[in-house]
Amino acid sequence: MRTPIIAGNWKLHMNPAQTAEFVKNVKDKLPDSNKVESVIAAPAVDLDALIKASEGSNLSVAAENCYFEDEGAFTGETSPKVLKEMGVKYCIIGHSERRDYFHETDEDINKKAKAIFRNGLLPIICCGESLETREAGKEEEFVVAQIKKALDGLTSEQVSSLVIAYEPIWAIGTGKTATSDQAEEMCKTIRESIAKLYNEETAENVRIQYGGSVKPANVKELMAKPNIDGGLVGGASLEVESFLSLVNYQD
Ligand SMILES: O=C[C@H](O)COP(=O)(O)O
Repeated sequence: MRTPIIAGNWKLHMNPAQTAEFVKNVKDKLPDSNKVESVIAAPAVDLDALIKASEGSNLSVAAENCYFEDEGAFTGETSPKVLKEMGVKYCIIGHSERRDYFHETDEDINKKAKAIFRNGLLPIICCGESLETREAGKEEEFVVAQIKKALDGLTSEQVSSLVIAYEPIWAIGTGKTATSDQAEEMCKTIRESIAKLYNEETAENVRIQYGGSVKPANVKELMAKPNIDGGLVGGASLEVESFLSLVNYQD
């Protein structure tokens, strides 16, 4: 039985004081973590504040990115080893904004996934097609290829424990959500591809989120789909009431 996982991705928003205030307002209103896992991914400069503020609560902490080396002469990068030492649980990798604006490749993402596991963190691996790819009818082969490259060399045990976030690029921050059927169809395809690459048990264990204009108004419909196990939420995770409605979607 997969525990649903709703993760806010704050992107480049919030400072440490706003982070502490946000967590103070949500920490006692989060669902039981074996009912729904609530996660916030914050900018690296806010993680210390996020970890301190969420101590003793049901909130899991995620980083939005990390490097694939633990230490060395890599100016400006974030060490997965230090993220673990700080108390971070998850790290998002392969977000389309990282792929587009920072030219991250599937190979980088695969190296990051390995670095994350090496350090005892868990990756949230993003994938998703552009509008152009969807209009060409090539979205399934595109996304399956992204997944295959991201998971290369990972064990079935590792894959069972990670999270995949399917985020069609055309639905991110646009207010244009994929229909729940479109989202379900791709999440199912991803799960089937994992069954082929690994086995049925691994595919049954892996949690797959949908992301792209998820809001309190559509979260229930998306979460009712059998292959959608959660949401990766940008804009709607920045307000306390909206974040609480999302994580408490079962109420
Ligand atoms: O990581 C989150 C996604 O990019 C979705 O962002 P959004 O909910 O603002 O569309």
